[in-house]
Amino acid sequence: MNIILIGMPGSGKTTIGKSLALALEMDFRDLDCIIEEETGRSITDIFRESGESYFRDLEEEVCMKASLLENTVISTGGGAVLRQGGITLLKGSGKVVFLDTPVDTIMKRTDFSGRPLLKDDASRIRRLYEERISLYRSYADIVLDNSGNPDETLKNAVNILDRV
Ligand SMILES: Nc1ncnc2c1ncn2[C@@H]1O[C@H](COP(=O)(O)OP(=O)(O)O)[C@@H](O)[C@H]1O
Ligand SMILES: O=C(O)C1=C[C@@H](OP(=O)(O)O)[C@@H](O)[C@H](O)C1
Ligand SMILES: [Mg+2]
Repeated sequence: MNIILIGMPGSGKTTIGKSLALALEMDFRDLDCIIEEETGRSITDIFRESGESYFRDLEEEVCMKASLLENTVISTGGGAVLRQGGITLLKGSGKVVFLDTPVDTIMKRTDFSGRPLLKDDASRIRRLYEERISLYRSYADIVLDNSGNPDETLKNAVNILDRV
């Protein structure tokens, strides 16, 4: 059984995923890191040189492969829900946690320079939220608020996951 974190860019998937894996003694994988390792290119370079649609193809493929992992906390990229095939397979491999962080909080916390969709215009995140919120909700088994401090989020995550 895996735990799959989904949510907006900057919602805390990578940060909370790592500490959740440690707390639950599970493995941890971040899908953006897998893409960077496998291609030898940064996410920024892939977007710039090959475009978003090519990145989404890679992302879907990595979601599909990650669905074969076991006992792993998997942090996705914010757009992993955009391709139905990959996220559906991932969902079949475990519990999906939607990390729900208010956009205003994300904007205060996050350096968007490594996030190509937002690096030139962080306010675009509001439109992304409107476009994606129904997808995040539809794939979620659990909705977890990450507006407080990371320890609080971690404690809530462990408690909720214990009950599902
Ligand atoms: N609960 C939290 N409190 C304060 N800062 C946080 C919290 N969760 C995440 N962050 C910070 O928010 C930023 C985005 O987190 P990150 O894990 O990279 O998000 P994602 O992987 O969803 O894009 C990082 O600077 C991270 O340290
Ligand atoms: O929301 C998105 O479309 C993206 C989110 C990023 O990951 P994070 O959600 O970890 O920032 C990364 O995959 C890429 O920049 C695209
Ligand atoms: Mg991340």
